Amino acid sequence: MDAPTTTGDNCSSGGSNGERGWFTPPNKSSAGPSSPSRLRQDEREGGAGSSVHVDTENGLPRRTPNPIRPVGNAEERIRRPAPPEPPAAPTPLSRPEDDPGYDGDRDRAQDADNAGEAGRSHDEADPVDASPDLASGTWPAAAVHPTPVHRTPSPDTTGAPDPDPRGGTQAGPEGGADAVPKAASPTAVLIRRTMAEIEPVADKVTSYFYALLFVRHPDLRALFPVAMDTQRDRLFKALLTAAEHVDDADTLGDYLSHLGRGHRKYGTRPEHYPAVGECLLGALARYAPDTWNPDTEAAWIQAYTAISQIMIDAAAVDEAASPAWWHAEVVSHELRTPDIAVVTVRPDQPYPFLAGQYTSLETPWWPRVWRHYSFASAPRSDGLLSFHVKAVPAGWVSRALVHRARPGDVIRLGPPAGSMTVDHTTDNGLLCLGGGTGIAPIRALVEDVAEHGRRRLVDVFYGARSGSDLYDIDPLLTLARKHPWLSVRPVVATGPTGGRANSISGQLPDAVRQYGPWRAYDAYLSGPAAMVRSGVDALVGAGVPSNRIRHDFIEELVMAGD
Ligand SMILES: NC(=O)C1=CN([C@@H]2O[C@H](COP(=O)(O)OP(=O)(O)OC[C@H]3O[C@@H](n4cnc5c(N)ncnc54)[C@H](O)[C@@H]3O)[C@@H](O)[C@H]2O)C=CC1
Repeated sequence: MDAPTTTGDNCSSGGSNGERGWFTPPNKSSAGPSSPSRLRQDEREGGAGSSVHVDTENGLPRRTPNPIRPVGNAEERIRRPAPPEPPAAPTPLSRPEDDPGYDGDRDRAQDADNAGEAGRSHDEADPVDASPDLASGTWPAAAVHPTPVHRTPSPDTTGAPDPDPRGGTQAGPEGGADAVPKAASPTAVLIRRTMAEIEPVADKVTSYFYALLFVRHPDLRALFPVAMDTQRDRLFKALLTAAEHVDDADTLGDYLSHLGRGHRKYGTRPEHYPAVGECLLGALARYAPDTWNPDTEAAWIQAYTAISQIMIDAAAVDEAASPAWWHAEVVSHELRTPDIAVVTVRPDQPYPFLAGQYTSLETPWWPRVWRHYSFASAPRSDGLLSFHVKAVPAGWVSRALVHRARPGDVIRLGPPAGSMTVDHTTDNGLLCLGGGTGIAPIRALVEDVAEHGRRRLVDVFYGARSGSDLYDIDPLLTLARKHPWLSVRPVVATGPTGGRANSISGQLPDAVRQYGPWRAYDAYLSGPAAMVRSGVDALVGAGVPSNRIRHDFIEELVMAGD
């Protein structure tokens, strides 16, 4: 399977061969039936559905096909003089003067520290979802849930970098010890060669890409945050993902569909994709001179056409069923520690989600800067949503939420995402490792099990650096006293444990090794990337099948999250 296969049924073949030509998505109907929420969305956006036409054959909303302009061919490019140096960054990389915690260097250092980090990092340091480009959002759902720990090496002939921070332990659905390596498609080989060539100059590629984009399409600048610091790396990381999965249509489809849906909240429209594709190819052509040729260009066009088509279609389908974003009013703000707050909000309309999922969140103080947070409770009858937020150094959103937000403030929420959810078709026990604010989705999972009323064991290991960091232990212990199937063990890394029953000194993974056996359990991990990594290792060592270990993708593990 390869990218052309992905696009084969749906898209033009790219290059000059396809009847539709460059990047031209097919005239494909998509989207579900109209719904009240759809009407609300149209009203709110002043007729946002104007780009969606009704298919007279089936009555479904349909996107107008959206041709992408060509960027020229390689022969012409060879004749052309080299493109000029990137224009002076038109992006106002302005320091947010009114953020007392902002420190660009620390911000980058924090990102680097979290890089390749655990699951999806939801706190500020997790730059997973900040603005429109291919890199924001979450990783392929199929690669997230379940999360295989071992991957059969792909027949990579290019030396293309592996996007998995664990050095190749993240796998898509085809991963696993028994998987048979498949030969890479010609398209995949060409794309990975390009990726390998640009990897050492990734910074320059991304800078040049955004410079091209904002110079050629200044109207798109407004879709991005004022400060692009955490935005810059995302494109390259997304490219790695796409390249990695170019031969895996299912995984790529899940990933890109999610991205397409998630991009609605940025105001991304179908006509933006050609602009991005054009500038992407411009940047690749400039910085991959050794591998760039007509075949390579055709491969990228083909892949990008498929990518954009999947995202456009997914957005169109989603538009028929769901708002692009929700407004939500802060109804309570509880400071649990000097830097951790539990923030509870009331969405302006129903917000369906599953325990274990997360969302993206934008505050009024940092427009277009989105951060990910897990829902800290299972869906509630009153419709309220809670988040656990830790103010991290240089964390614009997290600091605002902890130190500035108050009841009455209105934030925006993106759609729910993530597949670290409970499988209610099995009676397997749940082994849950939550570190720091990573306990938030674990708490939601516990509530979910309690509400379903099935008798299954749930063992929670709640890790913190010190006893005073166990900010959510009391509600969990209250639940444990109420439900005999639930066991909660605080694990404190340093210092006194606080004298609570079942307390353990040490690191979470070590604590888990002391108990068990866990073979009949599904495992869930949430917390700092390093904790998730070592936790996965501990669980595999303890005999938990890798396909029963779940955590949000370790994007932050090298990248970050939605
Ligand atoms: N707020 C939310 O909704 C969610 C947050 N997260 C992520 O969880 C993390 C929480 O950060 P903090 O609260 O600052 O946690 P923290 O840094 O205080 O650590 C929490 C626990 O992880 C352990 N740990 C840290 N590094 C470790 C390592 N290398 N090996 C083994 N154990 C290690 C600590 O000992 C402690 O038990 C963030 O990365 C956040 O993005 C994850 C899911 C949801």
